[in-house]
Amino acid sequence: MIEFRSVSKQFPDGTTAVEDFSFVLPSRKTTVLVGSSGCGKTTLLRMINRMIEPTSGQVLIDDVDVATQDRVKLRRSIGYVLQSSGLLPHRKVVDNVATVPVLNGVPKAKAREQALELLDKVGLDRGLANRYPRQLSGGQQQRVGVARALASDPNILLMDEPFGAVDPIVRADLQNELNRLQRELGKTIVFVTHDIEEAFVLADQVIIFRKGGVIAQAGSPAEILAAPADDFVASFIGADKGKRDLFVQERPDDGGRRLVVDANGRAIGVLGDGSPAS
Ligand SMILES: Nc1ncnc2c1ncn2[C@@H]1O[C@H](COP(=O)(O)OP(=O)(O)OP(=O)(O)O)[C@@H](O)[C@H]1O
Repeated sequence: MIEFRSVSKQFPDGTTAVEDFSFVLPSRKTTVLVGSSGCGKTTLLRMINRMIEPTSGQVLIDDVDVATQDRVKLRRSIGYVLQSSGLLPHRKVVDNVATVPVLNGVPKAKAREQALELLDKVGLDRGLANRYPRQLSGGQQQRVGVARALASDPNILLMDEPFGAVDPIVRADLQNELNRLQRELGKTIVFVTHDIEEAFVLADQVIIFRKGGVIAQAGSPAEILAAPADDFVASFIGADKGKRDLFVQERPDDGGRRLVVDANGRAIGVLGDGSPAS
């Protein structure tokens, strides 16, 4: 569980990015922070692994204030995936994935073997292991970024617009893959995006922000779709423009699968993982 307690952040130039933000993000669930540019999403995300320190308030992981943790250890114990994959250009894919385990003292040969298993896990051919990042497509690089973030088997995965720079088809693939991985691994994922469609596909819980880290609405995709809190949220999710005629409903009884229904409440399918229906 990650808890923000009255967290504020003011940068030295006077910009207030977040003001008095309090919220609990449940363990083993995917929480998606969504909102337009500059509303403070990245600032909140980076306060979890202490890349940014709050001006006031606390961030707690399982009731322990991160400010009391060793910064380097904390950072290595939390997976982090960025929009630009952040891979080291002069290291092969396999060594990029093995970086953190090696820093943590895992023998190189063992770390490389684990790295190959992680490539399998994120759907990458092991044949790519000896390539350099520039020899991969954008989507492949993001998969390597996810493998690298998982390499130290973190409980928490922070993802900052990780699929923002790839084309829509690859992006949908990556989203399905992340949902599949999450069903398998059950990490506590905090995912930042400005794309509400992406938020609804990935999230157990969505937090929609106004500027200054102020929550406009928080809830499951089904709750938000069924009852937007106000005009801002309705407009943000497109409900006011008649753009959306499909809705997602949680199904409590079947392991968290999500049902897609039309505007009349008729079920038209289940959100899948991208594999063909049998
Ligand atoms: N180092 C900094 N110094 C000054 N202001 C900053 C700094 N970092 C971020 N900000 C400001 O804080 C506010 C929140 O920024 P943040 O990056 O958290 O927003 P965001 O919601 O993640 O936006 P985006 O979707 O564009 O990444 C913005 O007004 C931004 O300009």
